[in-house]
Amino acid sequence: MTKTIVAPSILSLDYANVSEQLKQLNESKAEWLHFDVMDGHFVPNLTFGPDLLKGFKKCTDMVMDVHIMVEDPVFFTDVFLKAGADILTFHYEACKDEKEVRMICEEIHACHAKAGVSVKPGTPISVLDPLLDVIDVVLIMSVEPGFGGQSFMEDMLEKVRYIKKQIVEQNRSTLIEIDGGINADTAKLAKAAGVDVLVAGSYVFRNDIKAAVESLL
Ligand SMILES: O=C(CO)[C@H](O)[C@H](O)COP(=O)(O)O
Ligand SMILES: [Co+2]
Repeated sequence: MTKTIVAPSILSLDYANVSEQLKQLNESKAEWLHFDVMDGHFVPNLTFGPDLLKGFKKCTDMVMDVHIMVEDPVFFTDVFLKAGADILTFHYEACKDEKEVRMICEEIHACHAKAGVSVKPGTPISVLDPLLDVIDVVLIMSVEPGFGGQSFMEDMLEKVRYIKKQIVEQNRSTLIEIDGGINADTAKLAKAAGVDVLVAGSYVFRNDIKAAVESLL
């Protein structure tokens, strides 16, 4: 069994208490920090810009896992790579075609970052089969993107099982990440299905941070 990575989502961080929460995150077993970028168009919510990412990078050595939920992935990929994203994940649905997905992944690699591609709940995961050679992280949304605190869509586990099989058959090292509604119970289901990386926002920040991270491992 491979090691599980926990990626707390700063969407649910308490912004009245940032330095204390960051201190707890740094002392926790979380290895990645999930940074949700929303443009108010691709999803009906607006979040963070590149300067906030630059600020976080000064306060932690965690891997910066940037998830862009935006209509223009080409523009924002460039912006967040320059701001220091270690992993840049964009949405398949925001791209014109398969060629554009491949082109963005190659641009990310040229900047020495990892390329992630995300699919919304309604998108079949099989669209990623021919792209696994350029994808480092497949991000499966287990809620409709846009907001934290929603319930886990259990039927998304079928996508995890499907893409895991493809990754093994194609002999790839692509990681599978799941995002939305993760808590200690849903984490168990996700791990059993083959998930490597668990994004967790509300569950981590509404509880004792260190204990909550530990309960997901
Ligand atoms: O991408 C996201 C929403 O679009 C967030 O990463 C996700 O919702 C995390 O929040 P929670 O764990 O509370 O569901
Ligand atoms: Co996210």
